[in-house]
Amino acid sequence: MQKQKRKGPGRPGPRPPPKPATNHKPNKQHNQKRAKELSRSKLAATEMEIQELRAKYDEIDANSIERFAQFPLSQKTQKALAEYKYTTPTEVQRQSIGHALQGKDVLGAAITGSGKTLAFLIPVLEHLYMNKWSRSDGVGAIIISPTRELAYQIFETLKRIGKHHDFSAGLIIGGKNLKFERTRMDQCNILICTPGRLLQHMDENPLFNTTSMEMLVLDEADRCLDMGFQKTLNSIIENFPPDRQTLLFSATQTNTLEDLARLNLKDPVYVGYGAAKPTAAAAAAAAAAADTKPGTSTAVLALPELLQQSYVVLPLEEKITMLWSFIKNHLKQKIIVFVSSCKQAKYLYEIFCKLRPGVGLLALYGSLHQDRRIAIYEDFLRKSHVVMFATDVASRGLDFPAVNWVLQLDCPEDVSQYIHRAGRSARNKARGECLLVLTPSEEEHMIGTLREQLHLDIRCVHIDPKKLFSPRVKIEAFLAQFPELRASAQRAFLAYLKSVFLMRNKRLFNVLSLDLDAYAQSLGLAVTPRVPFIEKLKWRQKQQAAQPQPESVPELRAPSRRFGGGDEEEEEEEADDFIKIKRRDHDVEGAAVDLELTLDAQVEEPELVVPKREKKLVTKAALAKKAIKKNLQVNSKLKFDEDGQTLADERNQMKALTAREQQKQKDDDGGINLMLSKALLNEEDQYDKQRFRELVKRRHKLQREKLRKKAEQQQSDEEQAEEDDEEQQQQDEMESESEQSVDLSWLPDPDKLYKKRVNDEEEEAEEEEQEQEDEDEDEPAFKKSRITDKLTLLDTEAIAANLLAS
Ligand SMILES: Nc1ncnc2c1ncn2[C@@H]1O[C@H](COP(=O)(O)OP(=O)(O)OP(=O)(O)O)[C@@H](O)[C@H]1O
Repeated sequence: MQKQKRKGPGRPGPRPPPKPATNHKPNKQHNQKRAKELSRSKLAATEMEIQELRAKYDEIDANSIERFAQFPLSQKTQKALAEYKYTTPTEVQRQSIGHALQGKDVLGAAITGSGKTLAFLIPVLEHLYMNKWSRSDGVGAIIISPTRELAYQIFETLKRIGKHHDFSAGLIIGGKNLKFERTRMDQCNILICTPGRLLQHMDENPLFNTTSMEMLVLDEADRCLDMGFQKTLNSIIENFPPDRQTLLFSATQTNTLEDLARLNLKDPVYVGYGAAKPTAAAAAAAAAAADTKPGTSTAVLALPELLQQSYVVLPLEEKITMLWSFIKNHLKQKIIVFVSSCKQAKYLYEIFCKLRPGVGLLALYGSLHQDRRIAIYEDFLRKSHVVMFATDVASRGLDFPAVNWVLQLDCPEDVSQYIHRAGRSARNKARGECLLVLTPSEEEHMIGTLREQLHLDIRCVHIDPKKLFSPRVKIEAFLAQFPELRASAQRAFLAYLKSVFLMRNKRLFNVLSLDLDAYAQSLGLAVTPRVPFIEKLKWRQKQQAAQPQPESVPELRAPSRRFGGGDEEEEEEEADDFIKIKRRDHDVEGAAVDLELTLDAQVEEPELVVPKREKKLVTKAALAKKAIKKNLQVNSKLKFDEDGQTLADERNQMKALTAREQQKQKDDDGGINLMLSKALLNEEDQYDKQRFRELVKRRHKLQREKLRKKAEQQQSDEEQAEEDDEEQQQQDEMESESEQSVDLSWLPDPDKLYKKRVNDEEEEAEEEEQEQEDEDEDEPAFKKSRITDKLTLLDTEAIAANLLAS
């Protein structure tokens, strides 16, 4: 009988007897009923809460509010605020949240780092809550930000303070999966997006509609409304329902009537503007006074109190030395270095990484992949001792904690750009410092404007030359070693000049005042790259000077462009054509630029002049043609034999010959001689075939030789092996024989005996030798048997006798 296997502990035992069947139905029904009751009571509670809150809206008095709990906010929002230790509202929050809750349009302006994000996120959440918004209701609020990182930051803040609400939110920014966004967008209640991506979805996504949308927020509103995004934003706004609530926030707020009209604002509340609303006349006056954009005025032009500001004046070519020395002297600090273009940020990052300053380095700019940008943003957020080279993508809204220094290496375009860059430091009542680097030609205008508009007492810093360390020699060495770094330096050089060239404010940015050679050398470039647009500009100026001046001075359309800031701008940086500008809203036709002329001058189309070339441009193709004509051999290859003698390259000779013949023919009849070309090609073909055959033959010969040698080697190995085998066999036989036979060792050695007989003399010598050896070894009197090499009985007796005697 077979033994039954015992069941292991893990194995299931016999099934327990089935429980008597119970009727689940009453329980289920009971649960459903209970759930319904619960949800009904929940709804009733929510309804009651909403009623109570709404009743309090009219009583909100911003001046008496000291804590968030005093605002009529939902339990869910209050709970999240308390969890993240937001107990006391900042000034802008105190002043704006009440109005926003009441459903008014708000224009909020407050210094950088003063908490504007919460000032609009809280009303957004409350609005949807009060209107009992659910997932199925679609998009209720849209928040637009000019940069992707800022949109991401707002999204993260929303996730925190909206964590107890049931709304869904989506981040819609460029560089992400469009398909994924497309399928999810219609399910989102709150969308946080950049203008370009939002418009793309509006145009391409049939599932996306904004008819239900009730709230629009523009963060960094002045940037969203400025020329860079003008057309995109106009198209977006067209798709929104007109009866929505709109909130605009920025540290440098717009209040031009034109912008307000575009947004269809209804009697907006101004927060952070003082008591008086700007009238049309005031707005016009402010616009006239504005330095950069006619028709714009900024409401708040202030910087945090704890921000220390200073500036330094340096020639352009000294900037890298100054930056290197600055970083070396501030290794234990968190620093942002602002430059004008992506290519500069990239090059500075690359070369400083090679130079190894002894502190972590990062670079954030628009042409990086989106995931990389977010990773760098988060890296900078986390680290406490780090230097980040950035373009203006990082200048607005980003809330990096504890930034010690903001270094504006390239002059900002205007006062608002200065404010936003500087505002990355000294946030939320923390301390910070800002250093502005100016070239001598920028100093007067920029400092004058800052003093005038910001009433700023900015101090000038003089750098001790002893504290400057120039990394130029090292940079030059790296550039010589790494061609890709050299190319990057060239791109940075051109990108900076392009940025200066395209700036609107020609009084501040004068590309002709720059010493290009010195600047190129400071970047480590041995040869100054050609700058076609500056050459063209100079040529045009020359042309203008030669032409007789018309009576009325035409306004010369200066190439103008805002730099930095939005992603859309940054992505354009990739264009290699330095004259061609994709953006249609910018006038960069490039008419002659007279730096003395003001923009207020009368507008008149300049006469179209067809430029006559003074000198024919020398192209690479032309140079190549010249070389062919002269019969120069470009890139000829020299081969050397083992003795160091040059080998004639038959192919090159052949080419030269055919080229010469072709040339001869060309000289004869001009144009292309098809017959001759065909014949030459055939000839070349024959030559190639011949060469190929030879090569194949040579290879076969070599192979044969190799095989022969291998076979010989194999044969000799086999012979050797055979011999070895024979020897081994013989030895084995001998051994086996000796093992099987009787011990005959006592017999005299026949060889020796035979030898003795054959050669007595030899034996004598051997004996002598043996005697000698014996003497040397100092052997005792007894000796081993010569025949058997063993001690005989006699010998043993002799030993014993010797021992006894001694
Ligand atoms: N009521 C508050 N209490 C404490 N901290 C706050 C409060 N409100 C905001 N903050 C913090 O202040 C910091 C700056 O906030 P935020 O980024 O919203 O400033 P901002 O005004 O939008 O700045 P910017 O003008 O640069 O965009 C953030 O770290 C935020 O968490």
